[in-house]
Amino acid sequence: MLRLELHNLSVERVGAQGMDLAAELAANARKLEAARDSLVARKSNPEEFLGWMDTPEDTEAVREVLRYRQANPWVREFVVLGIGGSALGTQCVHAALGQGPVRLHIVDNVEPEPIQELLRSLDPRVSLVNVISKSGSTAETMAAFLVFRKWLEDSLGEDWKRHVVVTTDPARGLLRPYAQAEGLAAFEVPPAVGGRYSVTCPVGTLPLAFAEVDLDRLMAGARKANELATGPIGANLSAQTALVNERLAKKGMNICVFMPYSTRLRYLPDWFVQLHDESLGKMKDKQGREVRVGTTAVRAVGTTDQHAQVQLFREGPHDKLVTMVRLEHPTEDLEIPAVKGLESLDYLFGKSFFELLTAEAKATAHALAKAGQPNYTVTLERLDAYNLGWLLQHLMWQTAFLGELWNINAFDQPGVELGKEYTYALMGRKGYERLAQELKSEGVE
Ligand SMILES: O=P(O)(O)OC[C@H]1O[C@H](O)[C@H](O)[C@@H](O)[C@@H]1O
Repeated sequence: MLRLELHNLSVERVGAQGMDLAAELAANARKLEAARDSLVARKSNPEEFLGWMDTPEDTEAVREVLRYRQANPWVREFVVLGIGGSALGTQCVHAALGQGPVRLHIVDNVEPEPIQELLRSLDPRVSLVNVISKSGSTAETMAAFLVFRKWLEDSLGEDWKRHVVVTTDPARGLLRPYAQAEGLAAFEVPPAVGGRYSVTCPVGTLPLAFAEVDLDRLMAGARKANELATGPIGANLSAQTALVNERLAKKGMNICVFMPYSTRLRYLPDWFVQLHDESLGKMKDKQGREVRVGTTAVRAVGTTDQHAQVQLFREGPHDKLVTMVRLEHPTEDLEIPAVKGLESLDYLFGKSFFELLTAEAKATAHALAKAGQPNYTVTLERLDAYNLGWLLQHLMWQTAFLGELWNINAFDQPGVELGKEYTYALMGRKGYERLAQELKSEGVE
């Protein structure tokens, strides 16, 4: 058992059959320091895709986003066209902290019915469409853009241009030159920032500015994570949780359950799944040798999934590490009233929902530990922009540390490319004729 308090973001308890973190930390301190120093040293090389360490420091980029938000008070409907890293961070923070009159819509699939339904529900005169693509070429996002652009032009004429804002790489892809040619407002995804690490650049900050999220606090929290992750290992939460994940993967815990005890954080696991799985599921190490590493992140939300997945987590195979996220204080609480005639529920009378939520999280963590199922809890003082910014950036660091420990590149995704190329071939894209033939000969058309 261990309990490790680190100000308001802490790791608690790695359960029964887990590990002795203090001993492992002592034994692995040099390795973790080397990983940290290597990451920091490589930061200035854009080829390394470590620009996400710097985005929380870029206060001018935040000011630019806020100026744009202020200059467009007419917006009532904000539509994000983006997928993967271009949508999940926004979705997560928006669900946790979004407020105000502007409604946010995210189009991250190409299923026609929901898109038709959204288009029918929107008034183009008060809609702003933010097409977000780092590469500037993702088929799903581009298809949605073609539809929304026409929808805007059909009802607004030349004024459609005022209703589109582009977020893309400063040089790559077709969106940047298109935005320039049409005179569209455009924001930059810094070249050294990959999609799943982009929530603190305009990919996330622009939509979140319209959702009235406190960007300055979000960035301050992310900077706090930077400070800890670049500091001594004894207070380096990200290095420590990475080590827990690495050690337990070695013991066969190949599934990494990510379980916040919060409905407001319900999309955090979705964001984490992409970050973790795309970064760390790799066939080759940095030297090009076949390794096949990675653990599979699984989404869960407490308490809801106590009644769906915890049975398996406790009694199924011991192939999991469960990470819980818990809040120390509610933003607003709700008292449970006493009701005459229901005295058998008196253990609830006068208690609060937050007390019950906390008790359930602690009870589940302990029940898992008792069954030999390793788990640890990251606690946040409360759910606000500062702590969420801190948590997101911490998880990016954790991923980067794990990449170092596994000696793999945590910033590319070569395994996703082939599926994209097959799609191009099946859709008849120019230049993909031979691939289409090959697919046909393999029975795919
Ligand atoms: O932002 P984009 O370039 O459109 O990319 C959107 C997403 O699609 C790709 O397939 C990658 O696997 C993801 O890492 C990326 O976040």
